[in-house]
Amino acid sequence: MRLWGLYKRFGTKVAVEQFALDIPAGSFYGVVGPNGAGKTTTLSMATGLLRPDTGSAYVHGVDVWAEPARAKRELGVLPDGMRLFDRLSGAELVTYSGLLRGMARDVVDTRTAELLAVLGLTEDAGKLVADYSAGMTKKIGLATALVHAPSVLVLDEPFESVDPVSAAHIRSLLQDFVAGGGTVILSSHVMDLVQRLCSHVAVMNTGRVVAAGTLAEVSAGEDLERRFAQLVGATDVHETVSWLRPSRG
Ligand SMILES: Nc1ncnc2c1ncn2[C@@H]1O[C@H](COP(=O)(O)OP(=O)(O)OP(=O)(O)O)[C@@H](O)[C@H]1O
Repeated sequence: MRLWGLYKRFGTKVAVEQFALDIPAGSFYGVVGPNGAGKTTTLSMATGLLRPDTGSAYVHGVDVWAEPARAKRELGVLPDGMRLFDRLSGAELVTYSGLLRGMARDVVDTRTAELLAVLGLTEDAGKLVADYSAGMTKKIGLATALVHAPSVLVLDEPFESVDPVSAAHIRSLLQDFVAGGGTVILSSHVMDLVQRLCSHVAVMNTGRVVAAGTLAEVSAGEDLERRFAQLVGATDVHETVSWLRPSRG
């Protein structure tokens, strides 16, 4: 995937500017940055969910905004805070995602059952998505992103609200996907996870890429969390709120 010159402004707020990134096929790419850095805005522009003011996004050479249908065949997307069709059950949601992509019914049924099993949702397959917990909603969103076997997965905070056992399943599923030649791009706030999982990382701050490359290049011999703090100019973590002292008695 290639992102080039992406720019997005909301009113007077420039959310993303001069964003350029080459994501090699077969890489496991982490995008990190403080709250409001522009990660969601960037990933939305990269996947055809939010039109950039300027700039382009290409998936295997296909322009996401010029040829959306072709590009979307290659893409599996887990947007942040996604609005799902929540009057469907989990199984129905994944099934319809597959059918809408033109897949055969029997293939969709088999894959839906397998995905629900891997993600630990089999027992809740018949429950309405509206009644799912935050973590279950994240997992069913991931299943809809995977059902058509895309070649590039773009996941906005896929581990947020997910319990540790499910997170381990998701991690190994994504590692298998990359081992099989797929590309994963994910945003996360968990440096430890990015450090363990990703081959590459881009650090964003105030709408721009401040460092990008292989994990070794970006971390430059440091722990990623420490390097991240240096790159985004984080303030002293010992700063505190003086009045926040529980009074006893
Ligand atoms: N629809 C919108 N309207 C107005 N401003 C927006 C909109 N979407 C994002 N922004 C602003 O753009 C900036 C980047 O937001 P974005 O959600 O991309 O950040 P992020 O890096 O994903 O943050 P977080 O880590 O908190 O999820 C923020 O200042 C945000 O307030």
